Amino acid sequence: MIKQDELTGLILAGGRGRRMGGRDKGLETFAGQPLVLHVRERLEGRVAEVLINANRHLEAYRALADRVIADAEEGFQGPLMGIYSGLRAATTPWLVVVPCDSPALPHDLVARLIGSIGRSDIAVAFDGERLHPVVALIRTALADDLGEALSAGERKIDRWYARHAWCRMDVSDCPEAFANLNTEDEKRRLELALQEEVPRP
Ligand SMILES: Nc1nc2c(ncn2[C@@H]2O[C@H](COP(=O)(O)OP(=O)(O)OP(=O)(O)O)[C@@H](O)[C@H]2O)c(=O)[nH]1
Repeated sequence: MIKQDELTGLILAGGRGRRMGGRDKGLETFAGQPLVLHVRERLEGRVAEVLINANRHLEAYRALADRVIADAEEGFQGPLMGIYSGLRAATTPWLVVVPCDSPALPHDLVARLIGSIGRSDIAVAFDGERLHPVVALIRTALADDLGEALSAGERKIDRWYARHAWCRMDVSDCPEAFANLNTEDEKRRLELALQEEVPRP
């Protein structure tokens, strides 16, 4: 069984947020705090270190993580570049990857990933219909292989996973927890949905 001190958490916040008007999604206020903090709560106390991968506003992110890392290569080359940067920066054998824009992730996400990995090198969330490639547990020894794949032009996460021993983490019991926020409208709707779930005093 993988232990806490063998795990690094990586929050991917390196995107351009075009559908959110070009704003930095991880720093957007959601239910009273930056989105990235909702995600950090799922990792805290379950991993040795929380890294935020960001390409803008690094100073603001520094206050919200143990360490902030920019993409190994500039130019908004997609989440696979962020994962590579995390795999390289981690000092533990395993990396838990989460996106900054899914504030309702299950609280037992890390335990679920560990429970599903078996003998595989990568476990990826699967909600029964869709794979969520940015919610994954990955062996950090794969960093060099990913570096080579990126150099060869690979940018598609699931295609890189498919080249390795990977498995699905079944989350078909809570697909709604993997909702992500791409637009202002989606943000407002999820905020309302979560408010309705919380019993009022
Ligand atoms: N490091 C890194 N992460 C990225 C990049 N593009 C997207 N991501 C991250 O990948 C996850 C999914 O991103 P998307 O919502 O598809 O892209 P986005 O750039 O955030 O938003 P859009 O511009 O509206 O597509 C988020 O956690 C992003 O922060 C990138 O170029 N580099």
